[in-house]
Amino acid sequence: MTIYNIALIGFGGVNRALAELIATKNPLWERDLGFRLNIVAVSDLHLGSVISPNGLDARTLVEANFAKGGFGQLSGGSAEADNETIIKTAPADIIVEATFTNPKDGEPAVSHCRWALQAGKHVVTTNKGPVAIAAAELKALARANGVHFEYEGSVMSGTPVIRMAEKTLAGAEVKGFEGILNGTSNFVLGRMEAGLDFATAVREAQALGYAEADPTADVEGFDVRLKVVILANELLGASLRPEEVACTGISGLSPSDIETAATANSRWKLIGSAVRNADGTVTGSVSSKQLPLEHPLASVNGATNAISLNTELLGSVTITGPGAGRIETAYALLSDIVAIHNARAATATKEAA
Ligand SMILES: NC(=O)c1ccc[n+]([C@@H]2O[C@H](COP(=O)([O-])OP(=O)(O)OC[C@H]3O[C@@H](n4cnc5c(N)ncnc54)[C@H](O)[C@@H]3O)[C@@H](O)[C@H]2O)c1
Ligand SMILES: N[C@@H](CCO)C(=O)O
Repeated sequence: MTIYNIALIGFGGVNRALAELIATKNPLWERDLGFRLNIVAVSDLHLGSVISPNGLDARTLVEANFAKGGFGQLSGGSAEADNETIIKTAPADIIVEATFTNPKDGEPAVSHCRWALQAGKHVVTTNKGPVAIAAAELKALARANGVHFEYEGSVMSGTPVIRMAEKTLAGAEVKGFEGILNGTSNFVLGRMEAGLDFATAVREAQALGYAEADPTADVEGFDVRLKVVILANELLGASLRPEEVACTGISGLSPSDIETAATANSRWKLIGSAVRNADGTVTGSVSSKQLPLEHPLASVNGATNAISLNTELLGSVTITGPGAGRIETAYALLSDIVAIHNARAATATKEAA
C-alpha cells in the first residue's frame, strides 16, 4: 500500500475540507484507490506553520479551533507561516497549494509551486493564479524534475473538465467553448431573481464557501477571465494572458434588469467563452448575457457550472456540475492525486516490462 505524505499550503475552506476527507475516507481510499494520505505539514498565513514528519492527526486539525498563530502551540509548530521552509524541507511527496487566488500576478502561489517543483515534489492546486499566469513555466519545471503539476480544480472545482476534455475527448478537436464558470455570480443572479438585493446575495455566497477572499473577482468577471485563459491555453493551444481577454461582470445589473429579462422569458448569465478563429488565433471573452430560457445554459442554477465544448467530430458536448464549494473542490485535489498515482503505477509497470 502506498502512503503519500502531503503538505497543505493554506488552511482555509478547501484544504480544511481535504483534511476532513482524509479523517474519514483514508480506509476507503486505501481499499479502492491503493493509497492513503498523511498530512506532514501545514502552513497558513493566519494560523502559522507546523511540520510533523510522522504525520498530523487530520481530525484534530479540523476540529481544533485554532486562533491566530495557533499552530505555534503544536509540537514542531510556529506562529509564523514559513511557506518557503515548509515547501522546501517538509518530508512531503505532494504540495497541496490552496492559498488565495491573486488574479494580477498569481503570487505568492506561483513561487510556492516553483519551490515545490524545483524540490522534486508534485504540486496539486485549486489556485487559478499560477495556472492562468504561469502554467507553461510550471509544466516545464515539473517535466524537468520528473514530477507532476496538476490543477483540475482550477476550473469548475471538482467537476472534471480539463482532464475530461484532454483525455476522454482526445482527438475530438475542441474548437471553442462557452460556459458558466463562476459559482458565486451564478448563485447571486439566482438569488436576485428570487428578490434578494445584490449585497445580501454576495454575503450568502461567501457564507457557503463559494466566493473568493475578495468577491470582487467573482462579480466583476476576473475569476472567469482566469478560467477562460486556463481553458483556452489548455484546450485550444493558445497562449492568452488575462489582460487579453475582454471582461465585464454582473455588478452593473440592477434589479430592474433582472426583472426585465424575466418578463422577456430570459435570464442573465455570466458567460466565459473562447473560440479558435480561421487564422488560428484564439479570442476569449467574459460578459453577462441575457439568454432565452430555451438556451442550454439558461437553466443552470445556483453554484452549478456548465460548459459546452464545441468539437469538430462530436458537435457540442456539455459538462455540468458543481463549480464551487469546499468539499467539491477538495475532491478536485483528490482527483489530481489519483492522476499522479495512476501515472506512477503506469511508469512502474512499463519499467518492469
Ligand atoms: N472555495 C471554492 O469553491 C473554490 C473552488 C475552486 C478553486 N478555489 C480556489 O482554491 C483556493 C482556496 O480556496 P478557499 O475557498 O480555501 O479559500 P479561503 O480564503 O477559505 O482559504 C485560503 C487560505 O489561504 C491562507 N493564505 C492566504 N495567503 C496565504 C499565504 N501567502 N501563505 C499561506 N496561507 C495563505 C488564508 O489564511 C486562508 O486560510 C483559492 O485560490 C480559490 O480561488 C476555491
Ligand atoms: N469563487 C469561485 C470558486 C471556484 O473557482 C466561484 O465562485 O466559482
